[in-house]
Amino acid sequence: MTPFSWQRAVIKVGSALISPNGDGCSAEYLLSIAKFITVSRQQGKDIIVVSSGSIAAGRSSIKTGLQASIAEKQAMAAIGQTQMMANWARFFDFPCAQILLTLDDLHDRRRYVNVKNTLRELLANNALPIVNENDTVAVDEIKVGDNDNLAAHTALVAQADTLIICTDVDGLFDADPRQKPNAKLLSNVKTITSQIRALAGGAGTADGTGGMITKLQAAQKCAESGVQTLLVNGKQSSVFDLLAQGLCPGTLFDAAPTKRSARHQWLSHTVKSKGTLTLDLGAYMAVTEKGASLLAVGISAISGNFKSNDAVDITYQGCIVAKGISLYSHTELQSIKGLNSNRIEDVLGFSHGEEAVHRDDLVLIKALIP
Ligand SMILES: Nc1ncnc2c1ncn2[C@@H]1O[C@H](COP(=O)(O)OP(=O)(O)O)[C@@H](O)[C@H]1O
Ligand SMILES: N[C@@H](CCC(=O)OP(=O)(O)O)C(=O)O
Repeated sequence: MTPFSWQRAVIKVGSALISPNGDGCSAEYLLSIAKFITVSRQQGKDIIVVSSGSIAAGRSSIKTGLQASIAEKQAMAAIGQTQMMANWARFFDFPCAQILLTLDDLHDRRRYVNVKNTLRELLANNALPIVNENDTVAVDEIKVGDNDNLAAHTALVAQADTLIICTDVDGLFDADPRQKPNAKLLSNVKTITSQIRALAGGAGTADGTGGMITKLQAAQKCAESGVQTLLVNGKQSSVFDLLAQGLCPGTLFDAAPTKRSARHQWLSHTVKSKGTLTLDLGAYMAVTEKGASLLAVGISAISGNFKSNDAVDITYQGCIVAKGISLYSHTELQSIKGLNSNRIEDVLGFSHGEEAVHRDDLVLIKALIP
């Protein structure tokens, strides 16, 4: 079993767990998932649910022929969504918040920022966000299409460090275990290569969308952004006891070990800023538009009490636009702000480098928003 640690996770629960019979909502598998959610929150962790199951939950309320039309499925989703939410809510003594998204909401910058802010507010107020695709309005052009990819988008917008996908098999096998009972479980996938992708087959149940393929797509999206993905069997209650102990009994897909994403994550979410550098217009453009390092010449004001190599917020017109590691202390920067880099040694008697904040040590805050 692979150990893992996390602070903010998105947990994706597929239709097979919400509606094991393909019709109506069931509590059978949700009890242990709900217990895991409650325990994790008590440990001070943040958790967001992405729940499928609205179509299956509303199925019996809509009359159809052999094959349900799109409109009929959308009507099922409209009825089933409230049932699915109610099914979750009965496990918790804190509020559950419904968030229905389409791809459009994630592509549009203003809406994306609104989703991000709403999720942050909900978590800050101890609510449990429960996300699903807005199936009643989603047509092909604006659909994410499956909740595995929706969960990956949610993990990124919520700045989670972990995505947990709960499904009806133990993890990724070297072949579809429904077709090949001797297939072997892969407990840790370091990189999602074409060989790994070739292992994935389609959905296991009629309500499942995408099967293993969409789970690997989701894991890859997350890995590239420094988010680890766990694929586990949500039908086994022991799985959630192990997850609560920091052990992954299924498949753990590592986050990509690129320097950039690890540093990006750390700079963005972990390290605390000790001060603030205020930019002039030229520096703002250079840093945000041209991917340049921040030079002392473009710094118009400094606040805080920081040493060389401390993290600082980088602001323009009152907004934090970036975060970075300052090569100079606040007193040194006071002496060299507004000066060309070739004057640094003259003024200070030494130089830590031409840049005040090197590009490699700088993360744009707006770069998190597409
Ligand atoms: N290599 C594989 N390893 C594990 N499961 C696989 C693999 N290829 C295909 N599958 C199928 O993927 C199914 C899970 O996907 P899906 O039915 O979409 O579930 P969910 O509703 O949880 O999203 C499994 O039941 C299994 O039959
Ligand atoms: N949005 C749909 C679920 C789509 C989906 O991806 O389902 P699943 O493969 O079971 O996670 C619903 O609520 O029925």
